[in-house]
Amino acid sequence: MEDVNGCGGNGFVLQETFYILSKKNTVYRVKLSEKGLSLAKETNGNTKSETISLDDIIGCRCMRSKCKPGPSCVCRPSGRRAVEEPEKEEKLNTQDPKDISAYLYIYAYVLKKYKVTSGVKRERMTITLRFRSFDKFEENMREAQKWRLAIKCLMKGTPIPQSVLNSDENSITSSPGGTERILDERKVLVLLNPKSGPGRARDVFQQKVVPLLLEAELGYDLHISKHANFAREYVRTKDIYQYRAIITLGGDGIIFEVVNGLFERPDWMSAIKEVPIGIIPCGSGNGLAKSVAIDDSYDQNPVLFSTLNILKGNSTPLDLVRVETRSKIMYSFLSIGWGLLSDIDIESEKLRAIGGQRFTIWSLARLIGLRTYKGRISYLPHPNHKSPVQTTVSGRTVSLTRSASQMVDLDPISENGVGFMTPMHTSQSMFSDIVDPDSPLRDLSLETAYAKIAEDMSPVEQRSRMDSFYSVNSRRSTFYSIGGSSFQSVFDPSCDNPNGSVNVQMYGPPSQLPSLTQPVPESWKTIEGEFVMMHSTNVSHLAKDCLFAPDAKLSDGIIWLVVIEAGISRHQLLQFLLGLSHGTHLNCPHVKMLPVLAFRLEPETDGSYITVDGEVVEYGPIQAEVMPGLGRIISR
Ligand SMILES: Nc1ncnc2c1ncn2[C@@H]1O[C@H](COP(=O)(O)OP(=O)(O)OP(=O)(O)O)[C@@H](O)[C@H]1O
Repeated sequence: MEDVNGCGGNGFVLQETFYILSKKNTVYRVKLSEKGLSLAKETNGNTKSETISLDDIIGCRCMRSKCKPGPSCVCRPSGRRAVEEPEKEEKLNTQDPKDISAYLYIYAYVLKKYKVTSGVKRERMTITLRFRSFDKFEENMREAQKWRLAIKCLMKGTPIPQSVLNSDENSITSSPGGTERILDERKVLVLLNPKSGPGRARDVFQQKVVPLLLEAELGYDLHISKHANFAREYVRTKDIYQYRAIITLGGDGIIFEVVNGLFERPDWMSAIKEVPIGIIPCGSGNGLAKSVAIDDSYDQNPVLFSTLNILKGNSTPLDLVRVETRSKIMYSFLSIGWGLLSDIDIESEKLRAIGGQRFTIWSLARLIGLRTYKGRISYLPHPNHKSPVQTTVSGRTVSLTRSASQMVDLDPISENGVGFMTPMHTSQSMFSDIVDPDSPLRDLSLETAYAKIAEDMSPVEQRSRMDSFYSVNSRRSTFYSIGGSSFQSVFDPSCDNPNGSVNVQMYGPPSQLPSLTQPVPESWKTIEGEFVMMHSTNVSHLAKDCLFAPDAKLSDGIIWLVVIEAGISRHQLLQFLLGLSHGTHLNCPHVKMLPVLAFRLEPETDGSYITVDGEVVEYGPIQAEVMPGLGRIISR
């Protein structure tokens, strides 16, 4: 097998011996391999080993010690002060000339199991390696940089250049910006809605997200949304290719803006393919964020969970739904609704001040004053899926004109290779705690011994070789800025269109359906009559506590359409509403779940709302068709 990562025959890339000054009889043999960082602790002939998985490591940084009053800081075993300020020292240009050590900080978020609760959570861990084997700072720094770059290459799965592993003076670790040339150092674009949810997105970003971005050395440009459609305009008009991803901090509304802004670009196809969307949930619903991370651990700490996903940077295809109304085309990632649920969502807006309880109160109000609406719902069933609950539809069925599978084959996006690029990743990890100032950190600090020239050392190793050390890290170091990051909340005239993209052209793949003015194909099924509601989704969760389509996957090519016709009792409807949080609503009588490829709604009576991803759209006929795997979303 080809040795792509420079592991050689012995299975590891780098190895070094480290010491803890306070424990004279303890030696650490540290090895870096494709699996991670292995630490073998040898004390009085006993060896204990542990490995920190590469999957758990989010980044590493090199720093130099700061000048301090009093005696030299070289022998500071706890290392807390010695390591918490080195970068600050670099900035102030007050490096300690007596300390020629280079420090490498490795940041990991490791899964911990708890016996009592039998739960698991992520704990932050910092390993500090102090390199002081050489008698010049530059040489020690080159050694630290070699480890840093090797770790980063392994994390990204890219080959480690041989020049990195050769610790000679001309190696890439010695040249300014050399390491950055190897790694993809593109920043992320952060679009933050300060008005989403309880209005804490700014604090969440500064306090919970920025520290992790710094640890991972992931630069960012932050833009704070000034008004509705700011993010949409920004994405439509700016150079987004300089970013590795667009990160939204807000709810589903700002994601809707970003998705539709991308489709307003003439180069929409490459924009969508090359710049995935990442979500850090700060809204009130956060349906897509929950759907991306469907495991219980997400609920313990959604921001940490989502941020770690973004740092890993894996993206996966996401189904989008092309929606057509009489006057507009838009792309939906979440839901299309009419009747009860849309009415509750929109009408309860006036109670927003009371928080999430507005839904409960308005649901009760709507149960008492139950309304039904006349209309027609036509749909093209998915060829490979039957309704998980009740599929009997009291509509007319006529002969096929084009099969569902033909429709998928004809999808121009699939032909162009935009969709289905990677398998879906789902996280099995459990997280619980973010960088909490009061939480105990399980850190490890080691350092090398003084010069000790062994006979069997190579000429390079024999150069004034001392050893290196691990030391405790301080959280404070994570709050220093990354070079190149910028924060922009200033007024941007090019994004000053509060009305959004009123006259902007919408691009995107052509529809495979007849236009709204033409009849639906005869292959479709139709239900006609009085309805309590119709609501569709293409992901599992409409909101963090609403498991609407339990079987939905991010790119299953299915629109999950739920229809409730008139005739359902108030008691059954109450069961339906109560069951939404756990997905048991589908067991209620009169509730039909239809897996479809496309549908059309033609309302005949007024009084309700039609919503797309929670936003009200014009009332009237609307049709939707799934675009399998058209979007890309960051997931684990
Ligand atoms: N500066 C702003 N002032 C007011 N509204 C804004 C601003 N920036 C964006 N918006 C609008 O706020 C709306 C709601 O935002 P968002 O979805 O992020 O939060 P939310 O409604 O609380 O969350 P969710 O959609 O998950 O329920 C969006 O439609 C967006 O267009």
